[in-house]
Amino acid sequence: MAQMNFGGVTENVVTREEFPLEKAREVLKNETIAVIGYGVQGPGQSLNLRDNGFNVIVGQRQGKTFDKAVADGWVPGETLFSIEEACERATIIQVLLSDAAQIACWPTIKKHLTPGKALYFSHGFAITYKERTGIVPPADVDVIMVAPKGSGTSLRTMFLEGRGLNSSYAIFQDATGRAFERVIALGIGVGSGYLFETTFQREVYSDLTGERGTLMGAIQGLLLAQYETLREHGHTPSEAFNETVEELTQSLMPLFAAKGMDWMYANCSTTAQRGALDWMTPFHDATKPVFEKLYQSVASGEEAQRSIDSNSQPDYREKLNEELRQLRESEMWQTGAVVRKLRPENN
Ligand SMILES: NC(=O)c1ccc[n+]([C@@H]2O[C@H](COP(=O)([O-])OP(=O)(O)OC[C@H]3O[C@@H](n4cnc5c(N)ncnc54)[C@H](O)[C@@H]3O)[C@@H](O)[C@H]2O)c1
Ligand SMILES: CC(C)(O)[C@@H](O)C(=O)O
Ligand SMILES: [Mg+2]
Ligand SMILES: [Mg+2]
Repeated sequence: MAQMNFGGVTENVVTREEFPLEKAREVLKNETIAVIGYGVQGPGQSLNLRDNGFNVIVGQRQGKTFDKAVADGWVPGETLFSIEEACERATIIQVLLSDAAQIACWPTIKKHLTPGKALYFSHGFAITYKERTGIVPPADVDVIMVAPKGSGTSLRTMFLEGRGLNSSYAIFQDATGRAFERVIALGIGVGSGYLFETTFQREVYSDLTGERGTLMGAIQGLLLAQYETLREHGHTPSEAFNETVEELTQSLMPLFAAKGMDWMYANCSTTAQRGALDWMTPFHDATKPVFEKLYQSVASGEEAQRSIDSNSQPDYREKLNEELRQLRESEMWQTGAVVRKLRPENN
Protein backbone atom coordinates (compact mmCIF):
# COMPACT_ATOMS: atom_id res chain seq x y z
CA MET A 1 0.00 0.00 0.00
CA ALA A 2 1.40 3.38 -0.99
CA GLN A 3 1.13 6.49 1.16
CA MET A 4 0.37 9.43 -1.08
CA ASN A 5 0.26 13.13 -0.46
CA PHE A 6 -3.00 14.73 -1.61
CA GLY A 7 -2.55 18.49 -1.34
CA GLY A 8 -0.69 18.14 1.95
CA VAL A 9 -2.76 15.27 3.45
CA THR A 10 -1.35 11.71 3.45
CA GLU A 11 -3.69 8.86 2.45
CA ASN A 12 -3.39 5.11 1.74
CA VAL A 13 -3.76 4.12 -1.91
CA VAL A 14 -3.43 0.76 -3.67
CA THR A 15 -2.52 0.72 -7.36
CA ARG A 16 -2.46 -1.98 -10.03
CA GLU A 17 1.34 -1.72 -10.08
CA GLU A 18 1.70 -2.95 -6.50
CA PHE A 19 -1.28 -5.32 -6.63
CA PRO A 20 -1.36 -6.67 -10.20
CA LEU A 21 -4.16 -8.74 -11.67
CA GLU A 22 -2.10 -11.95 -11.42
CA LYS A 23 -1.81 -11.44 -7.66
CA ALA A 24 -5.56 -10.79 -7.41
CA ARG A 25 -6.25 -14.04 -9.32
CA GLU A 26 -3.90 -15.93 -6.99
CA VAL A 27 -5.63 -14.53 -3.87
CA LEU A 28 -9.10 -15.48 -5.14
CA LYS A 29 -8.24 -18.74 -6.97
CA ASN A 30 -10.30 -20.91 -4.60
CA GLU A 31 -13.24 -18.51 -4.26
CA THR A 32 -16.63 -18.49 -5.93
CA ILE A 33 -17.74 -14.88 -6.30
CA ALA A 34 -21.51 -14.42 -6.56
CA VAL A 35 -22.68 -11.07 -7.89
CA ILE A 36 -26.20 -10.61 -6.54
CA GLY A 37 -28.27 -8.18 -8.63
CA TYR A 38 -27.88 -7.28 -12.28
CA GLY A 39 -28.98 -3.65 -12.46
CA VAL A 40 -26.24 -1.08 -13.11
CA GLN A 41 -23.24 -2.18 -10.98
CA GLY A 42 -24.01 -5.91 -11.36
CA PRO A 43 -23.22 -6.14 -15.10
CA GLY A 44 -20.17 -3.85 -14.85
CA GLN A 45 -18.56 -5.70 -11.96
CA SER A 46 -19.49 -9.27 -12.98
CA LEU A 47 -18.46 -8.89 -16.63
CA ASN A 48 -15.15 -7.25 -15.67
CA LEU A 49 -14.48 -10.05 -13.15
CA ARG A 50 -15.33 -12.68 -15.78
CA ASP A 51 -13.12 -11.07 -18.43
CA ASN A 52 -10.33 -10.80 -15.84
CA GLY A 53 -10.47 -14.59 -15.32
CA PHE A 54 -12.18 -14.94 -11.93
CA ASN A 55 -14.65 -17.66 -10.94
CA VAL A 56 -17.84 -15.58 -10.94
CA ILE A 57 -21.55 -16.40 -10.98
CA VAL A 58 -24.63 -14.16 -10.98
CA GLY A 59 -27.73 -14.33 -8.76
CA GLN A 60 -30.72 -12.48 -10.15
CA ARG A 61 -34.50 -12.74 -9.76
CA GLN A 62 -36.58 -13.66 -12.83
CA GLY A 63 -37.63 -10.83 -15.16
CA LYS A 64 -36.15 -8.38 -17.63
CA THR A 65 -32.74 -8.15 -15.93
CA PHE A 66 -32.46 -11.96 -15.74
CA ASP A 67 -32.98 -11.98 -19.52
CA LYS A 68 -30.33 -9.29 -19.89
CA ALA A 69 -27.90 -11.47 -17.94
CA VAL A 70 -28.63 -14.37 -20.33
CA ALA A 71 -28.03 -12.04 -23.29
CA ASP A 72 -24.67 -11.08 -21.71
CA GLY A 73 -23.61 -14.73 -21.78
CA TRP A 74 -24.48 -15.92 -18.25
CA VAL A 75 -25.86 -19.46 -18.48
CA PRO A 76 -28.85 -20.49 -16.30
CA GLY A 77 -27.89 -23.39 -14.05
CA GLU A 78 -24.17 -22.95 -14.77
CA THR A 79 -23.24 -19.33 -14.07
CA LEU A 80 -26.68 -17.75 -13.52
CA PHE A 81 -28.91 -18.68 -10.59
CA SER A 82 -31.67 -17.47 -8.32
CA ILE A 83 -30.43 -15.11 -5.59
CA GLU A 84 -30.75 -17.89 -3.02
CA GLU A 85 -28.83 -20.50 -5.01
CA ALA A 86 -26.03 -18.07 -5.91
CA CYS A 87 -25.64 -17.11 -2.22
CA GLU A 88 -25.46 -20.78 -1.30
CA ARG A 89 -22.76 -21.54 -3.91
CA ALA A 90 -20.68 -18.44 -3.11
CA THR A 91 -17.71 -17.97 -0.85
CA ILE A 92 -17.91 -14.23 -1.56
CA ILE A 93 -21.37 -12.66 -1.80
CA GLN A 94 -21.29 -9.34 -3.66
CA VAL A 95 -24.52 -7.56 -2.78
CA LEU A 96 -25.28 -5.37 -5.79
CA LEU A 97 -29.01 -5.10 -5.27
CA SER A 98 -30.51 -1.63 -5.01
CA ASP A 99 -30.05 -0.32 -1.47
CA ALA A 100 -33.79 -0.81 -0.75
CA ALA A 101 -33.81 -4.34 -2.21
CA GLN A 102 -30.91 -5.30 0.07
CA ILE A 103 -33.33 -4.95 3.00
CA ALA A 104 -35.94 -7.18 1.35
CA CYS A 105 -33.36 -9.85 0.40
CA TRP A 106 -31.34 -9.74 3.64
CA PRO A 107 -32.99 -12.80 5.27
CA THR A 108 -32.11 -14.90 2.18
CA ILE A 109 -28.52 -13.62 2.06
CA LYS A 110 -27.99 -13.97 5.81
CA LYS A 111 -29.08 -17.61 5.74
CA HIS A 112 -26.09 -18.44 3.53
CA LEU A 113 -23.45 -16.43 5.40
CA THR A 114 -21.64 -19.41 6.84
CA PRO A 115 -18.32 -18.91 8.72
CA GLY A 116 -15.40 -17.72 6.59
CA LYS A 117 -17.48 -16.32 3.72
CA ALA A 118 -17.13 -12.68 2.71
CA LEU A 119 -20.01 -10.22 2.45
CA TYR A 120 -19.19 -7.46 -0.06
CA PHE A 121 -21.02 -4.19 -0.71
CA SER A 122 -20.41 -1.32 -3.11
CA HIS A 123 -21.85 1.22 -0.71
CA GLY A 124 -21.65 1.91 3.02
CA PHE A 125 -25.45 2.32 3.16
CA ALA A 126 -26.65 -1.07 4.48
CA ILE A 127 -24.13 -1.26 7.34
CA THR A 128 -23.96 2.40 8.36
CA TYR A 129 -27.73 2.83 8.57
CA LYS A 130 -28.23 -0.58 10.21
CA GLU A 131 -30.95 0.75 12.54
CA ARG A 132 -32.98 1.54 9.42
CA THR A 133 -31.93 -1.41 7.20
CA GLY A 134 -31.77 -4.17 9.84
CA ILE A 135 -28.62 -5.49 8.09
CA VAL A 136 -26.31 -6.82 10.82
CA PRO A 137 -23.91 -9.51 9.56
CA PRO A 138 -22.80 -12.42 11.73
CA ALA A 139 -19.41 -11.96 13.44
CA ASP A 140 -17.66 -14.86 11.65
CA VAL A 141 -17.72 -13.46 8.09
CA ASP A 142 -15.59 -10.76 6.48
CA VAL A 143 -17.53 -7.59 5.67
CA ILE A 144 -15.83 -5.54 2.97
CA MET A 145 -16.58 -2.82 0.45
CA VAL A 146 -15.37 -1.73 -2.96
CA ALA A 147 -17.31 1.33 -4.11
CA PRO A 148 -16.55 2.35 -7.70
CA LYS A 149 -16.67 6.13 -7.93
CA GLY A 150 -18.88 6.32 -10.97
CA SER A 151 -21.66 4.53 -12.81
CA GLY A 152 -21.42 0.77 -13.41
CA THR A 153 -21.87 1.64 -17.08
CA SER A 154 -18.64 3.67 -17.01
CA LEU A 155 -16.90 0.92 -15.01
CA ARG A 156 -17.56 -1.44 -17.92
CA THR A 157 -16.87 0.95 -20.83
CA MET A 158 -13.66 2.22 -19.23
CA PHE A 159 -12.54 -1.39 -18.64
CA LEU A 160 -13.16 -2.20 -22.31
CA GLU A 161 -11.13 0.89 -23.28
CA GLY A 162 -8.23 -0.35 -21.14
CA ARG A 163 -8.81 2.37 -18.54
CA GLY A 164 -9.97 2.07 -14.91
CA LEU A 165 -12.41 3.95 -12.71
CA ASN A 166 -11.14 4.73 -9.21
CA SER A 167 -12.85 3.02 -6.26
CA SER A 168 -12.81 3.40 -2.51
CA TYR A 169 -12.38 0.33 -0.31
CA ALA A 170 -13.13 -0.43 3.34
CA ILE A 171 -13.09 -3.27 5.82
CA PHE A 172 -15.88 -3.31 8.40
CA GLN A 173 -15.12 -6.74 9.79
CA ASP A 174 -12.06 -9.00 9.37
CA ALA A 175 -13.11 -12.44 10.62
CA THR A 176 -10.72 -14.54 8.55
CA GLY A 177 -7.56 -12.41 8.64
CA ARG A 178 -7.89 -12.32 4.82
CA ALA A 179 -10.25 -9.34 4.53
CA PHE A 180 -7.56 -6.99 3.22
CA GLU A 181 -6.26 -9.26 0.47
CA ARG A 182 -9.81 -10.23 -0.46
CA VAL A 183 -11.06 -6.66 -0.75
CA ILE A 184 -8.08 -5.42 -2.76
CA ALA A 185 -8.14 -8.45 -5.07
CA LEU A 186 -11.85 -7.86 -5.71
CA GLY A 187 -11.26 -4.15 -6.28
CA ILE A 188 -8.62 -4.89 -8.90
CA GLY A 189 -10.80 -7.69 -10.34
CA VAL A 190 -13.85 -5.46 -10.90
CA GLY A 191 -11.69 -3.05 -12.90
CA SER A 192 -10.65 -0.33 -10.47
CA GLY A 193 -7.83 1.89 -11.71
CA TYR A 194 -6.68 2.52 -8.13
CA LEU A 195 -8.23 2.07 -4.69
CA PHE A 196 -8.29 4.61 -1.88
CA GLU A 197 -9.00 3.74 1.72
CA THR A 198 -12.18 4.76 3.53
CA THR A 199 -14.70 3.49 6.09
CA PHE A 200 -18.28 2.39 5.44
CA GLN A 201 -19.57 5.54 7.13
CA ARG A 202 -17.29 7.99 5.33
CA GLU A 203 -18.13 6.34 1.99
CA VAL A 204 -21.88 6.62 2.39
CA TYR A 205 -21.81 10.17 3.77
CA SER A 206 -19.58 11.43 0.94
CA ASP A 207 -21.39 9.39 -1.73
CA LEU A 208 -24.88 10.59 -0.79
CA THR A 209 -23.61 14.17 -0.53
CA GLY A 210 -21.81 13.97 -3.89
CA GLU A 211 -24.71 12.56 -5.90
CA ARG A 212 -27.23 14.97 -4.36
CA GLY A 213 -24.67 17.76 -4.76
CA THR A 214 -22.26 18.63 -7.55
CA LEU A 215 -22.39 15.28 -9.36
CA MET A 216 -26.12 15.18 -10.04
CA GLY A 217 -28.57 17.34 -8.02
CA ALA A 218 -26.67 20.61 -7.77
CA ILE A 219 -25.41 20.48 -11.35
CA GLN A 220 -28.93 20.27 -12.79
CA GLY A 221 -30.13 23.01 -10.41
CA LEU A 222 -27.25 25.33 -11.33
CA LEU A 223 -27.48 24.71 -15.08
CA LEU A 224 -31.25 25.24 -15.08
CA ALA A 225 -30.99 28.47 -13.10
CA GLN A 226 -28.60 29.97 -15.68
CA TYR A 227 -30.59 28.60 -18.65
CA GLU A 228 -33.80 30.12 -17.28
CA THR A 229 -32.11 33.48 -16.63
CA LEU A 230 -30.86 33.64 -20.22
CA ARG A 231 -34.27 32.62 -21.62
CA GLU A 232 -36.12 35.17 -19.43
CA HIS A 233 -33.88 37.87 -20.93
CA GLY A 234 -34.81 36.96 -24.49
CA HIS A 235 -31.99 34.59 -25.50
CA THR A 236 -32.96 31.73 -27.80
CA PRO A 237 -33.01 28.11 -26.54
CA SER A 238 -29.95 27.14 -28.61
CA GLU A 239 -27.96 30.12 -27.37
CA ALA A 240 -28.96 29.50 -23.74
CA PHE A 241 -28.16 25.78 -24.01
CA ASN A 242 -24.84 26.26 -25.76
CA GLU A 243 -23.65 28.86 -23.21
CA THR A 244 -24.85 26.74 -20.27
CA VAL A 245 -24.32 23.05 -21.07
CA GLU A 246 -22.79 22.27 -24.45
CA GLU A 247 -19.68 24.40 -24.06
CA LEU A 248 -19.21 23.09 -20.52
CA THR A 249 -19.33 19.39 -21.41
CA GLN A 250 -17.69 19.54 -24.84
CA SER A 251 -15.00 22.19 -24.47
CA LEU A 252 -14.27 23.30 -20.91
CA MET A 253 -14.87 20.24 -18.70
CA PRO A 254 -12.36 18.10 -20.63
CA LEU A 255 -9.77 20.86 -20.05
CA PHE A 256 -10.17 20.95 -16.28
CA ALA A 257 -10.52 17.14 -16.15
CA ALA A 258 -7.13 16.89 -17.85
CA LYS A 259 -5.10 19.60 -16.13
CA GLY A 260 -7.09 21.38 -13.42
CA MET A 261 -9.24 24.51 -13.16
CA ASP A 262 -6.39 27.02 -13.51
CA TRP A 263 -5.45 25.35 -16.80
CA MET A 264 -9.00 25.67 -18.11
CA TYR A 265 -9.11 29.33 -17.01
CA ALA A 266 -5.71 29.95 -18.62
CA ASN A 267 -7.09 28.71 -21.94
CA CYS A 268 -9.92 31.23 -21.95
CA SER A 269 -9.78 34.97 -22.63
CA THR A 270 -8.49 37.41 -20.04
CA THR A 271 -12.03 38.84 -20.00
CA ALA A 272 -13.44 35.41 -19.09
CA GLN A 273 -10.70 34.80 -16.52
CA ARG A 274 -11.33 38.14 -14.75
CA GLY A 275 -15.08 37.48 -14.60
CA ALA A 276 -14.74 33.86 -13.45
CA LEU A 277 -12.26 34.75 -10.70
CA ASP A 278 -14.60 37.52 -9.47
CA TRP A 279 -17.82 35.49 -9.62
CA MET A 280 -16.63 32.17 -8.19
CA THR A 281 -16.86 33.59 -4.66
CA PRO A 282 -20.50 34.77 -4.80
CA PHE A 283 -21.52 31.38 -6.24
CA HIS A 284 -19.51 29.61 -3.55
CA ASP A 285 -21.06 31.70 -0.77
CA ALA A 286 -24.62 31.26 -2.10
CA THR A 287 -24.37 27.47 -2.27
CA LYS A 288 -22.23 26.61 0.78
CA PRO A 289 -25.21 26.74 3.21
CA VAL A 290 -27.17 24.40 0.92
CA PHE A 291 -24.29 21.89 0.97
CA GLU A 292 -24.11 22.11 4.77
CA LYS A 293 -27.88 21.47 4.99
CA LEU A 294 -27.48 18.51 2.63
CA TYR A 295 -24.63 17.01 4.68
CA GLN A 296 -26.68 17.28 7.87
CA SER A 297 -29.58 15.53 6.16
CA VAL A 298 -27.22 12.71 5.11
CA ALA A 299 -25.58 12.41 8.54
CA SER A 300 -28.92 12.34 10.38
CA GLY A 301 -30.12 9.43 8.21
CA GLU A 302 -32.98 11.49 6.72
CA GLU A 303 -31.71 10.97 3.16
CA ALA A 304 -31.32 7.22 3.75
CA GLN A 305 -34.84 6.95 5.14
CA ARG A 306 -36.31 8.89 2.20
CA SER A 307 -34.53 6.56 -0.20
CA ILE A 308 -35.69 3.43 1.65
CA ASP A 309 -39.29 4.68 1.86
CA SER A 310 -39.61 5.79 -1.76
CA ASN A 311 -37.69 2.90 -3.33
CA SER A 312 -39.69 0.30 -1.39
CA GLN A 313 -43.01 1.42 -2.94
CA PRO A 314 -44.43 -1.05 -5.48
CA ASP A 315 -44.92 1.79 -8.02
CA TYR A 316 -41.57 3.51 -7.43
CA ARG A 317 -40.24 2.66 -10.91
CA GLU A 318 -43.31 4.20 -12.63
CA LYS A 319 -43.08 7.35 -10.50
CA LEU A 320 -39.34 7.63 -11.11
CA ASN A 321 -39.80 7.18 -14.86
CA GLU A 322 -42.41 9.95 -14.83
CA GLU A 323 -39.98 12.35 -13.11
CA LEU A 324 -37.24 11.42 -15.57
CA ARG A 325 -39.68 11.96 -18.45
CA GLN A 326 -40.41 15.50 -17.21
CA LEU A 327 -36.67 16.22 -17.08
CA ARG A 328 -36.15 14.80 -20.59
CA GLU A 329 -39.08 16.77 -22.01
CA SER A 330 -38.11 20.08 -20.38
CA GLU A 331 -37.20 22.79 -22.89
CA MET A 332 -33.54 22.76 -21.83
CA TRP A 333 -33.04 19.04 -22.43
CA GLN A 334 -35.22 18.97 -25.56
CA THR A 335 -32.88 21.65 -26.88
CA GLY A 336 -30.00 19.44 -25.75
CA ALA A 337 -31.32 16.54 -27.81
CA VAL A 338 -31.33 18.68 -30.96
CA VAL A 339 -27.89 20.14 -30.17
CA ARG A 340 -26.42 16.64 -29.67
CA LYS A 341 -27.66 15.62 -33.14
CA LEU A 342 -25.89 18.65 -34.62
CA ARG A 343 -22.49 17.48 -33.33
CA PRO A 344 -20.67 16.50 -36.55
CA GLU A 345 -19.53 13.20 -35.03
CA ASN A 346 -23.22 12.25 -34.57
CA ASN A 347 -24.16 12.87 -38.19
N1 LIG B 1 -25.59 2.56 -10.04
C1 LIG B 1 -24.27 2.69 -9.91
O1 LIG B 1 -23.55 2.85 -10.89
C2 LIG B 1 -23.63 2.60 -8.56
C3 LIG B 1 -22.34 3.16 -8.36
C4 LIG B 1 -21.67 2.92 -7.16
C5 LIG B 1 -22.30 2.17 -6.18
N2 LIG B 1 -23.55 1.68 -6.37
C6 LIG B 1 -24.15 0.84 -5.33
O2 LIG B 1 -24.21 -0.49 -5.86
C7 LIG B 1 -25.38 -1.17 -5.35
C8 LIG B 1 -26.24 -1.61 -6.53
O3 LIG B 1 -26.75 -0.45 -7.15
P1 LIG B 1 -27.37 -0.48 -8.64
O4 LIG B 1 -27.60 0.96 -9.02
O5 LIG B 1 -26.55 -1.33 -9.51
O6 LIG B 1 -28.76 -1.18 -8.33
P2 LIG B 1 -30.10 -1.21 -9.21
O7 LIG B 1 -31.05 -0.19 -8.71
O8 LIG B 1 -29.69 -1.11 -10.64
O9 LIG B 1 -30.71 -2.64 -8.83
C9 LIG B 1 -29.94 -3.82 -8.84
C10 LIG B 1 -30.78 -5.06 -8.88
O10 LIG B 1 -31.69 -5.15 -7.77
C11 LIG B 1 -32.72 -6.02 -8.19
N3 LIG B 1 -33.88 -5.87 -7.30
C12 LIG B 1 -34.59 -4.72 -7.05
N4 LIG B 1 -35.58 -4.99 -6.17
C13 LIG B 1 -35.49 -6.31 -5.86
C14 LIG B 1 -36.20 -7.17 -4.98
N5 LIG B 1 -37.21 -6.71 -4.25
N6 LIG B 1 -35.84 -8.48 -4.93
C15 LIG B 1 -34.80 -8.95 -5.66
N7 LIG B 1 -34.07 -8.18 -6.48
C16 LIG B 1 -34.41 -6.88 -6.59
C17 LIG B 1 -33.00 -5.62 -9.62
O11 LIG B 1 -33.56 -6.70 -10.32
C18 LIG B 1 -31.60 -5.27 -10.13
O12 LIG B 1 -31.05 -6.37 -10.79
C19 LIG B 1 -26.04 -0.16 -4.43
O13 LIG B 1 -25.55 -0.37 -3.13
C20 LIG B 1 -25.57 1.18 -4.95
O14 LIG B 1 -25.63 2.22 -3.99
C21 LIG B 1 -24.22 1.87 -7.52
C1 LIG C 1 -22.80 6.76 -9.90
C2 LIG C 1 -22.90 7.34 -8.48
C3 LIG C 1 -23.77 8.58 -8.50
O1 LIG C 1 -21.58 7.71 -8.09
C4 LIG C 1 -23.36 6.29 -7.45
O2 LIG C 1 -23.06 6.74 -6.16
C5 LIG C 1 -24.82 5.89 -7.51
O3 LIG C 1 -25.47 5.87 -6.45
O4 LIG C 1 -25.30 5.54 -8.60
MG1 LIG D 1 -24.48 6.51 -4.71
MG1 LIG E 1 -21.16 7.37 -6.07
